Amino acid sequence: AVYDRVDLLQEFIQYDFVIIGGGTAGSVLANRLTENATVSVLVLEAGGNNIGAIPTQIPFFCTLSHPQYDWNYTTTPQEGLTGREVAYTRGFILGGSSSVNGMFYTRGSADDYNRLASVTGDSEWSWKHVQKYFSLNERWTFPADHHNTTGQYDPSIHSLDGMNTVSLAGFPQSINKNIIRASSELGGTFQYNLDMNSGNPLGLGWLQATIDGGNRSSAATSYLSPEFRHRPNLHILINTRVTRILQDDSSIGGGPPHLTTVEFTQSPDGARYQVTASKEVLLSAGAIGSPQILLNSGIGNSSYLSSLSIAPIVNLPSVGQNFTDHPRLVNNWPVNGNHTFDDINRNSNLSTHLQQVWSQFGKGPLVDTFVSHLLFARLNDSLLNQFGGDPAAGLHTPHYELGFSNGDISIAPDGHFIGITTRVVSPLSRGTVLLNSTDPFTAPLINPGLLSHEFDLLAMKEAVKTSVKSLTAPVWKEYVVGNPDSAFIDSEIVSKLETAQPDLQLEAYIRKNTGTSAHAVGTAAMTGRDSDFGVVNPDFKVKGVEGLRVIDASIFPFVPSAHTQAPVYVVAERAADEIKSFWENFHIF
Ligand SMILES: Cc1cc2nc3c(=O)[nH]c(=O)nc-3n(C[C@H](O)[C@H](O)[C@H](O)COP(=O)(O)OP(=O)(O)OC[C@H]3O[C@@H](n4cnc5c(N)ncnc54)[C@H](O)[C@@H]3O)c2cc1C
Repeated sequence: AVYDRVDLLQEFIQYDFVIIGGGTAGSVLANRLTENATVSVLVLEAGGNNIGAIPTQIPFFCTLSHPQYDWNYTTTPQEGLTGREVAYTRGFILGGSSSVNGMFYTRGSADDYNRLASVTGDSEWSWKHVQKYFSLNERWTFPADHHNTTGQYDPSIHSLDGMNTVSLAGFPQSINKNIIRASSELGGTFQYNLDMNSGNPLGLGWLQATIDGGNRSSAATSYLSPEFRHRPNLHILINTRVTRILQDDSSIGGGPPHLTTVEFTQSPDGARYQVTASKEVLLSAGAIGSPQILLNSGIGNSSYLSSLSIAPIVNLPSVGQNFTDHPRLVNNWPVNGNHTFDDINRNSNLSTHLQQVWSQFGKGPLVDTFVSHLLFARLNDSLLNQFGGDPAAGLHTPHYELGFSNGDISIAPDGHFIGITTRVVSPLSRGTVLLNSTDPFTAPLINPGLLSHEFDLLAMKEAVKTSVKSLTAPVWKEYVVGNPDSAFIDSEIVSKLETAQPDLQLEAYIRKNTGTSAHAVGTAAMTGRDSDFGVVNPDFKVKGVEGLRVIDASIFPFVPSAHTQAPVYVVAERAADEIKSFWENFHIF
């Protein structure tokens, strides 16, 4: 059951597992571990209940901000972005970021998983081996409008009986035909890819999304749906912030530290409570929350922790390092025509009407996210050679992505647009998550280091140039207004440059307008057992510690070349398997 007050938990209950964070990974773990009725689980979640959070259910409203379901973080000033601080959304609600994300369902390339297998020395991470976890997670279904989807995806690579619903778009956008036509007119980089989730994402194809008949399918709506959250062996305490994980007294002074006691509270000045897991603590607070909790608990770089007067328990300098994200830029071109979605978010009457259509009939433009097609592409070899090699996981792995939208998601006051969101998906920039204060209610210092590496700027430039090229296809001639190149002629930027240099203008435009994809990973990286870098071993156990695993987006040593929810689901499904087989040896499970 879901409780919102600690006093409602029965005091005598002992939990086998305590899960910190009821987000994407935490919800999977809560579900899988309580499949066995004799195993008890407590989930501690900082945010509130997803049930009744209507704006999160309506797919198109992922284009709006929802401060009540957000941690409302801001980055540190980003040097690569002209010193700007940018908003950094994280889900503050059951289901975590899967309850507020854009719902894109992209698995990444086969190379991404094969590289993870090679970095961790664990072949179970290979593309071939993780297929079973994609299947456990995915429940493919028909789109909201039940249109004929033949030729829009490859049924042979999808699962019909997993937990989390995935579908194609359920509302036809007016630009769809043109995008597919442009793909055949241009060929090459724009070549049609029937299904980008086959392990080879390169090319242009239809977006798949975690949407179920026009409703968001999140970790909370699937893995914590009412039938699961009412299991008697699963307790979920919401509105509850974990402050630290404590070392058990019995392990002080001998052997590896044992950390199975969790300290938590329901308000900044309120009482601090403790709960001890009789088996393990599973830390799933996400790529920002997990390193913050580890550092506050004394797990991190010992000298850094001592400088903050936190008693170090284990010296793990990689905690909070290696922060990796996909930089994202929203580009728009004015179009001849008004069949775009631009009016929805700026016209409240239209928005109200469409919400009624959505709730009564499950139809209309609100049933989808904002992108209809994606393109994944690589830089050419001569550009890669400038950087002494290829940062992508392999030859079928993209460096950048384009997402096509039938409107401007940044909500321009007027006009109609085609939008192309560009992202660098094999970045070389790295950042950090460090403490701003030892007060767990103070946001950490979030520095994704966006565009801090020259490679990422180069890849973003290529991505923007490819967007321009995509609009030079003959099919767009009457639709896109003016010269596609002109979208980047920003008079403020041009006036600062002494001479008109298109490349410098483009760089300035990129640095001025780029932000985050919110695909944070890497801050508690998984590496091989003997590696001198990393925070967790391939079995998710924190190095040098007993009783504690980290299971969420933090564990990726490299960011997959994909929107990160599907990879996180795979991580959590695999971790659940790993935990079950470990405890089977002790006749539990
Ligand atoms: C705005 C946005 C758009 C995105 N779009 C996409 C997309 O379209 N497709 C895609 O594949 N991916 C997308 N992502 C990324 C994807 O959603 C995340 O990578 C993934 O959900 C992360 O899962 P997680 O389990 O690591 O963390 P989360 O799902 O964020 O879960 C962490 C949970 O821990 C809780 N928590 C944190 N600290 C504490 C604490 N101290 N005490 C108690 N609880 C705590 C949080 O409230 C949260 O519920 C997006 C993310 C965001 C934020």
